[in-house]
Amino acid sequence: MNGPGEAGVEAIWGDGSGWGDAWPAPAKLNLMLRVVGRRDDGYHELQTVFQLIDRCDRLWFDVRDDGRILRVGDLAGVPEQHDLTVRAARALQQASHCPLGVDIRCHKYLPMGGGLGGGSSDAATTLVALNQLWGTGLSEDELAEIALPLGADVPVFVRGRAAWAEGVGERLDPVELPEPWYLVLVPACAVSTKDVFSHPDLTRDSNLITLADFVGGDAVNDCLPVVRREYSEVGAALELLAAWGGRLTGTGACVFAVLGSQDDALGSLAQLPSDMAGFVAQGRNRSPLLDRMDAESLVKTGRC
Ligand SMILES: C[C@](O)(CO)[C@H](O)COP(=O)(O)OP(=O)(O)OC[C@H]1O[C@@H](n2ccc(N)nc2=O)[C@H](O)[C@@H]1O
Ligand SMILES: Nc1ncnc2c1ncn2[C@@H]1O[C@H](COP(=O)(O)OP(=O)(O)OP(=O)(O)O)[C@@H](O)[C@H]1O
Repeated sequence: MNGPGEAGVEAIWGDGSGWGDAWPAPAKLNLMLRVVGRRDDGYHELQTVFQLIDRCDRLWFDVRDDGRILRVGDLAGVPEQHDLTVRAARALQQASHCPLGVDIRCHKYLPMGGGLGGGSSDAATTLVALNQLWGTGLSEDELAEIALPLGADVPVFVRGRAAWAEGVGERLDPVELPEPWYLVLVPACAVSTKDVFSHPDLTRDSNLITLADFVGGDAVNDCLPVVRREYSEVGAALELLAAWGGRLTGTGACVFAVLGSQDDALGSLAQLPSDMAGFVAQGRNRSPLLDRMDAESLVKTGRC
């Protein structure tokens, strides 16, 4: 993960070409995150800004005629029936009454429990890809509706655009942001989103801000104080980014900073202590998944 060669490859993938037959599942960064309330069901009302980046998991789907949904290969600590790709495929199958099944293979490049939304993005790519491969023909709105019960972060990946988000993260307004080069550090710890949101010391009453406030520099992440206290690795990573104003994405553990150029970012990555993992990626206002759909113009099977 930690090296200029890898980051260079990411830059090539990010333009929508070079994917072969793989479907990309990009990561996201939360450029700011405010916790502005708590709902009766325990979920928190947020204000956040999502931007996609061109570092991605890669997925392959082989349609089956027998209706079975199977995972090919293992994912450490995640039983097949809990895997978000399998759950997403089942949810689409039920919603569309599609008789087809699928074998799903996922190569992970995104850390789990990193705040990069890897599992959520895998689920979204599964919905979008199978909607095409099964020929179920659901609209983006219908897919986003199926996405939300799978996780608060899934809808933004279905819609595939950088967004200002409210609610639990499902009320999304697309935004056009600069697409800078980011240096992302991956501390050697996994943070449980549930644990952070249930922590007694989490700030839950931040005031509402506007997009203009964010653009003007208001980029606080309300989860940071709790995460920093509970996970010393996160604080250590942020210190490495102090010169560039490092930020936490989601509930962590990953932290990131905007660098001036790809070369700057790669140079800084190369100078990190050898025990700190990281990568360089470019911000994307449009998902590589949407680019892949356009580039390949897959023919609908119409088999359902
Ligand atoms: C922190 C973010 O990544 C910011 O984008 C998301 O809000 C988290 O999204 P996610 O990982 O898809 O979250 P989910 O899988 O839906 O929920 C995980 C757990 O986090 C808590 N949770 C999540 C989202 C939210 N707005 N409020 C919450 O309180 C809930 O306790 C839930 O049990
Ligand atoms: N395909 C999958 N990939 C990754 N995690 C999965 C997957 N399916 C289920 N999970 C579960 O979801 C949890 C969260 O994984 P994820 O990679 O989305 O973390 P995250 O980046 O911290 O997410 P977020 O920012 O949305 O909170 C994992 O710890 C794992 O138990």
